[in-house]
Amino acid sequence: MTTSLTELGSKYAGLMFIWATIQQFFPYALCKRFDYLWRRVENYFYPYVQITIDEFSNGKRNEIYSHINSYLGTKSIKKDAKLLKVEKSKNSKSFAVSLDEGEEITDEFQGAKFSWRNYSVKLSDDSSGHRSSRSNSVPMEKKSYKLTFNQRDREIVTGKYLNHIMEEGKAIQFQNRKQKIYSNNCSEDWYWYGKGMWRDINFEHPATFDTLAMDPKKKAEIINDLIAFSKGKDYYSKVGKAWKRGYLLYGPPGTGKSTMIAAIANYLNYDIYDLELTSVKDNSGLKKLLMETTSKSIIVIEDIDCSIDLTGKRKKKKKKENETTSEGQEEDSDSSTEKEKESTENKESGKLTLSGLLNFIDGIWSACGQERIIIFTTNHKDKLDPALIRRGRMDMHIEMSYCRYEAFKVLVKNYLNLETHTLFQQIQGLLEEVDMSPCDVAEHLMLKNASGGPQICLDNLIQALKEAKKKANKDSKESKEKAKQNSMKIKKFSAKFLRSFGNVQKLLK
Ligand SMILES: Nc1ncnc2c1ncn2[C@@H]1O[C@H](COP(=O)(O)OP(=O)(O)OP(=O)(O)O)[C@@H](O)[C@H]1O
Ligand SMILES: [Mg+2]
Repeated sequence: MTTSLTELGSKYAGLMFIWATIQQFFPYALCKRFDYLWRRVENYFYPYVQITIDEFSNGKRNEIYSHINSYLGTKSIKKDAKLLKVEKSKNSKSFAVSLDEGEEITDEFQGAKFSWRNYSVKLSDDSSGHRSSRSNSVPMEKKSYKLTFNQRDREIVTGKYLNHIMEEGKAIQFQNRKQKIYSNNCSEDWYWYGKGMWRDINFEHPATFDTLAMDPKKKAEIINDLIAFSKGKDYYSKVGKAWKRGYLLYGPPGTGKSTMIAAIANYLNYDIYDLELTSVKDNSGLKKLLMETTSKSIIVIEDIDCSIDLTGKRKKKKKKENETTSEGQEEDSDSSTEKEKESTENKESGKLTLSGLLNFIDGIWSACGQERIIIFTTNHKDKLDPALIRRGRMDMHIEMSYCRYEAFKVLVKNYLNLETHTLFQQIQGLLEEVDMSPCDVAEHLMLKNASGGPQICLDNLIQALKEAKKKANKDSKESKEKAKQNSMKIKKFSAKFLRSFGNVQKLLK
């Protein structure tokens, strides 16, 4: 049915051309009448409509063409199309299959049937509206898709079907693309050469949730949260919230905060924007950076407590506010000068302020581009301004802690492919008593030379844990001793003070 449909269409176009030529020899009224009758006969015998989608439109690449290409490519594998093409571009991680020239496939959507055919017309150099980037020896061609469908399905096509193809095609292209990691920490010339504010390279970190060592319950909770977020488009629009989510990862060094970010990016297939706050000049620079990020991405600010002095400014401001209230109305007259001072202070001290960052996270502008995750990492959660990490900004606070037995089991499976061993019980006991980061545990589990086996690695780890335990005991003894000495000193000092106070009282009497 399908082949005949498109071929019939071409024959019909030829017939119409002949009719248009003949028409010139007949009176106008007669032609019009005949036209009307002809349309009715035509609709009865050939009720089909054809839409052509060219690869280029007005000299520009036609966005929908590439989406159709991806959509039909995946359809063609499942269906019985025989003439296929395979391409691989620099930015895609897998091969892209598409229909070869002249091949036709059918598709169904909401009960309507569609037929797609791929066309390609060779063009001479001068007849082409656009120049191909290929070499001169390769002839340029005009590629297009022809969609044929029954005219009763017109509304489905324009209302839903083409949108459906756009969405599906986009999703396929997104899955096939290579992940990127972007950095704003680039030289001035980079920006001036018109390359935007972000510089990117391919992101190829191997971390996954399977290789991440942490409490399995916590891990499952995070994965469920990510799934709910990535599927939450309708939910977010229903509750009137911008489609974004913030995670605060905190914990001592080497506990897997950066590894967790890589695992999240790999799990969701998102790009990463690694935002270096120290390279941002002011609040408007921050806004510009935000505007240049894409959807389905993670914006990361590592070591937020060290990036810039965001906490200090807020505290200063609070202090000033307190002073203002205590000193009463007198201060009102001075408040404008205080504000002026503050704004000049901000100007002088880098101009990136806490309120700028708060707006970046969930101001009105933060809703530009959808499906975005913001992650902060820190070693010192308590140093952060509460406003920065309140729920809604950082929705989930995830503690990355020292390595305990559950996390150890993941590491030992990754590094030594071991699930059980006689030494595990001893290690479990030590890990409950000693604080060692997963990074340090992993280092001991690495096979450093060919002759060393798992046994040696586990022995080394036990040795290291025992030493750490000894050191921790010694440290706690020392600190207890220090505390004892300090309290003795305080006691002595207060006794001395009381004695001299007593003497002064006696003298006064
Ligand atoms: N929870 C973990 N699971 C698996 N590997 C881990 C984990 N924690 C640390 N590692 C290993 O230790 C190395 C350092 O970890 P990572 O950089 O993620 O720590 P971090 O918490 O970001 O440290 P910092 O606070 O210093 O930035 C990683 O390369 C990884 O191999
Ligand atoms: Mg880190």
